[in-house]
Amino acid sequence: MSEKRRIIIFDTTLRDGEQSPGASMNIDEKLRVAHQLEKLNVDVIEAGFPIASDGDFEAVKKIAQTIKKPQIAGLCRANFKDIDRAWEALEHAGERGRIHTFIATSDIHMERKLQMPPEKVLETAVRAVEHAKKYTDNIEFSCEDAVRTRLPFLAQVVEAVIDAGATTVNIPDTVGYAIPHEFYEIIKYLRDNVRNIDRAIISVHCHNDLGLAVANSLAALRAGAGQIECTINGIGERAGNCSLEEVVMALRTRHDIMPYTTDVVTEHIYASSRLLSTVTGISVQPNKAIVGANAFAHEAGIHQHGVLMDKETYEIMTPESIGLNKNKLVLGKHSGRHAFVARLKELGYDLDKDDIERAFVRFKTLADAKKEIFDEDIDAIVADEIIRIDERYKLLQMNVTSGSFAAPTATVQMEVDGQIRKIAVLGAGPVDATFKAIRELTGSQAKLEQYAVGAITGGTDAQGECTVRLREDGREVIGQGADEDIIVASAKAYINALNKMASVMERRRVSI
Ligand SMILES: CC(=O)SCCNC(=O)CCNC(=O)[C@H](O)C(C)(C)COP(=O)(O)OP(=O)(O)OC[C@H]1O[C@@H](n2cnc3c(N)ncnc32)[C@H](O)[C@@H]1OP(=O)(O)O
Ligand SMILES: CC(C)C(=O)C(=O)O
Ligand SMILES: [Mg+2]
Repeated sequence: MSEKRRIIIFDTTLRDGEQSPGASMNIDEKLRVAHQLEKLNVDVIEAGFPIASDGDFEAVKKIAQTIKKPQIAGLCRANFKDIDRAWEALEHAGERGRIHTFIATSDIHMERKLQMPPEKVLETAVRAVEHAKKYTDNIEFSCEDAVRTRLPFLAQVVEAVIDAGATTVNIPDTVGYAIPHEFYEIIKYLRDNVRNIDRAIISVHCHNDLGLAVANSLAALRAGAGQIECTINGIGERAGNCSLEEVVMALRTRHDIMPYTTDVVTEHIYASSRLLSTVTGISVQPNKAIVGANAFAHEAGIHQHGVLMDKETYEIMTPESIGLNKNKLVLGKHSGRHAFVARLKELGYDLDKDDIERAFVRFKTLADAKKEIFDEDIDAIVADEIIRIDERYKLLQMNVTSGSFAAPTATVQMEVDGQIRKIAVLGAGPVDATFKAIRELTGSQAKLEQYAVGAITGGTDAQGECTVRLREDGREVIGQGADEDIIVASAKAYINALNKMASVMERRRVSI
């Protein structure tokens, strides 16, 4: 396919997107999103609806003053008051300021909502565009509810507003009612029946009530539309608008059969999605196309195997193309040996076949009980099941003094790599003194992440059970120890964890 047609990306996250319940943003938040949209390199940012509130007016004005590259649009009804207020905010963007005015053209909207006859709507539309023309040549006009508008009337309005000076005519599917082939026919009808259609860019603005906003937008391109209106994460009225990331990535990924390009820097898509979620508090569903947490994640063994052999077996675009580092092989109960071994290798373990099999059995048992298996779980499986823990460190004897008067002191004797060592250390309490003594005797640098004490049975003669979690060089191990004396149990747990850590590190050193 030779010539590609450049499609204008009109982002309305800050206007239609903001109309989603709960998505209202203050001035600073809108400005942050606008900066990100500029990085993304969209062509037009619809910054708000200036007559809506003083806050929105200020936000549009600030964005018009600050953002330097994209055009800045502001929405206004088809009346002079709205248009004047919109321009007051937009004029700061100079020639990049776009007045976007609209009125509904469908019978139901005209009769029931506006209570205006069609002739009055036509006249109002033309007068609005003529009024906007006093300020700028950059005028977009939208026929609200175009999809449910009688086509001859739609064509009449479009032709009249272009004559009045509109440079972009927008055909919204306001209620997300269209089906792709039908929407294609609507745009084609306008191309074929509006005398001056070549003097304006045809824009489309699709809502997602039937989940067809992206499909309808793509169908419209085929019929000659030159601008797509869309939002980050597809936010917007009700079920949302055409999602920017989906439509742009569809064009990029299927450039083989769609002769269109955009200037969007797709590598900023993921960051834009995250920023918007953070700012609005509206999170993205995990299975959302392109930016959902699972969009580049694989849990099923057969898929993981395929992806390990060649990513393209199950990935039609690269995570890098939207700004993600890499895909994710999630280990869970559907995973197979290929992915499990790959993760073991990533973690630095080079196990033989039998060890892998034993670890895999243990992994599946754990995966049945747990939704996701993390690296720490694998370390624990390997440390507990596979690696014979050489007892580098053994506790021989210990004595601790503490109380309300005596300074807590631990005297500990250990065997470290076959040598007998002994030390006495002061601490903040008996456990602290004991752990300090063990650290000094072993020279360990591992960080104590967690220390927990519990009783195995009830009563004052109960066995005390302690758990110690240590971290070193990104590895975590858990040690356990039990004794009637809780301080001795603590020492045993600490030494058990140190032995596991030493084994894990040794195994890692050998396999690297
Ligand atoms: C499809 C869309 O997304 S359209 C954009 C929707 N976005 C918004 O509505 C967000 C911002 N809106 C607002 O802040 C307010 O609705 C305002 C400031 C615009 C108007 O507020 P109010 O004056 O209190 O009117 P209200 O919202 O209750 O009713 C809308 C009025 O605008 C009229 N109207 C609706 N669309 C248009 C239009 N395109 N052109 C001219 N008048 C219109 C209605 O007929 C109604 O008029 P009436 O007050 O004479 O009965
Ligand atoms: C104002 C217009 C463009 C709109 O948002 C719609 O019709 O959905
Ligand atoms: Mg809309």
